[in-house]
Amino acid sequence: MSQTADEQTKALIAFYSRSGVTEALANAVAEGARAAGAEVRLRRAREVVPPEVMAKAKGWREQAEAMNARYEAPTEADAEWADAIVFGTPTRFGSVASELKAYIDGLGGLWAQGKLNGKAGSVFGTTSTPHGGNESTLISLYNPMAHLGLVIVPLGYADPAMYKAGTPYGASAVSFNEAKPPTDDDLEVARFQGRRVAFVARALKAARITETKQGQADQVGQESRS
Ligand SMILES: Cc1cc2nc3c(=O)[nH]c(=O)nc-3n(C[C@H](O)[C@H](O)[C@H](O)COP(=O)(O)O)c2cc1C
Repeated sequence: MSQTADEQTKALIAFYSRSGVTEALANAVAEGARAAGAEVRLRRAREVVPPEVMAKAKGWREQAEAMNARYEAPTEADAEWADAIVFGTPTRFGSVASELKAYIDGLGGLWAQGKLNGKAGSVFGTTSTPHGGNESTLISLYNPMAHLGLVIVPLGYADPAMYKAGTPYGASAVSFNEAKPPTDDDLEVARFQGRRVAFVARALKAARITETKQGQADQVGQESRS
């Protein structure tokens, strides 16, 4: 479907990744969103711990620097710009990584102004082990998404890819403690997530544009009658 520049769906994919597994899913979500006609901003949340803490984990600093060269940090302006906001996180003890949570917590100003109300929201994540908390991590992010006023877009079993991988709550991958990349089936689910969230965001945006135009039409009607 052709869209004017003004009407083109805009998707922000804000993720954290330390060893590249969540990054790979983020790129597949982006691919799906672009295939559905969306303009995409891929952003990596930055570290929140001091360099001496990063130095304790082998390769952390080097990998962070490499990824930071590829992706800008997500900003408040990115969230305001987007019609769809998709969060991606590796599991941290069954919940969201503090680096991504710090970005989300920084959206309080937009929340206070109601600026994120009605945008589409979705989430994907990775764990080290198959039952290490993928689903609990994804669902834990539904809480802040609800507070922000996002219209949460789950995956259900709305695509054949869902019968092979992923979760109904969002795309997932298991890295088996060695940064094993997502499987082709994991990536297919992530691409589906990108397409689906772009589709929902476009529908929500079209409804808002129609509503606004209708409001303007009503106003003009009232003015001409008065
Ligand atoms: C502090 C910390 C806590 C973690 N907690 C869990 C966990 O609860 N369950 C799990 O399966 N993996 C856990 N992991 C592993 C990562 O979530 C997993 O390796 C992830 O796939 C890495 O993604 P990335 O390559 O995008 O950084 C933890 C890792 C760290 C550093």
